[in-house]
Amino acid sequence: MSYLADSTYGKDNVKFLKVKKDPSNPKLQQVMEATVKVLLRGNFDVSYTEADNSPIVPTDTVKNTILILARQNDTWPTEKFAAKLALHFTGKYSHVSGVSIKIYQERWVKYDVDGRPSQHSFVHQGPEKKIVELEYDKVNGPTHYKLSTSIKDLTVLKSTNSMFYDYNVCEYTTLKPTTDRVLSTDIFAVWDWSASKLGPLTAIAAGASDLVFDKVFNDARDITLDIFAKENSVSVQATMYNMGVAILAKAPQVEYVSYELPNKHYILFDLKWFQGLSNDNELFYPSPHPNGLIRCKVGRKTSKL
Ligand SMILES: O=c1[nH]c(=O)c2[nH]c(=O)[nH]c2[nH]1
Repeated sequence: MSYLADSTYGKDNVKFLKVKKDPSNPKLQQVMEATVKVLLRGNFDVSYTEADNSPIVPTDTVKNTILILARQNDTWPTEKFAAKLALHFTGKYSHVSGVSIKIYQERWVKYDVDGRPSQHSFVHQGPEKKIVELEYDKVNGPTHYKLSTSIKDLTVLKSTNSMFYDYNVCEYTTLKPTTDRVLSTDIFAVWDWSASKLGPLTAIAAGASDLVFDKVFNDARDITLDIFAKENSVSVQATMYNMGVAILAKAPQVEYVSYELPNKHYILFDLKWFQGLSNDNELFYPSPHPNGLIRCKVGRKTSKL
């Protein structure tokens, strides 16, 4: 005998470009290019086990709803838009018990024209994305949800001020210690919001935390880039931990900060075979694989009084 152990369904890769016009100057605009995934949970078992389609809200309807809500509502910041979507799907359909939402936002940045930021022209910043993820089950009420925001694929490199030495050495070790190396990674930083500090999803959907979401995003991005540049890094591990600590210190609404960083190795060419030519950290081979992969999650110590 078999049974349905778990299920979820919905629409993925729903894409839109939203243009926001300044009411006092319609040519002064902002753009948001987003890719949305909405998956539904709930009383859908018979659609799998009895071939009964009656409870299925078609994935096409899910797609239509995402686009209509994007047209009717302010989609900035994406955390608020995710909350609106979650409350809509769980409110509209009594048999939808929960949703998983993921929104990717492209990074379009205005550029300067004649020394001033253009009103409506943007440069795409490459693969870097802002990602928002929301898990909500309505049985627990709008004060219980899991919301996280991330920066993904922000590629950085420093050509000095990075070291790696005093590591464990055994018969398998060939790596040479260094006090000066190239360090490069694709930053993936995630911050998990504290639901108790932010308040209910209904307040988020109404815009109560808009400024917090934008400020923490900018702070987390700045802190990550700042520490990457300024620290004489002892290791990826120590540097990423310092980034997490700094973000937690600046953002009381955040409960955890996680990083996942590939160590994208650049290996110094040995050119001594050519007339004893030296290579003082000037010519490297970008070695795409294998790469190191280092992850950590930084939380707050709670004092047990
Ligand atoms: O910062 C680093 N952490 C490591 O764990 C590691 N391992 C390695 O070979 N190089 C590095 N660099």
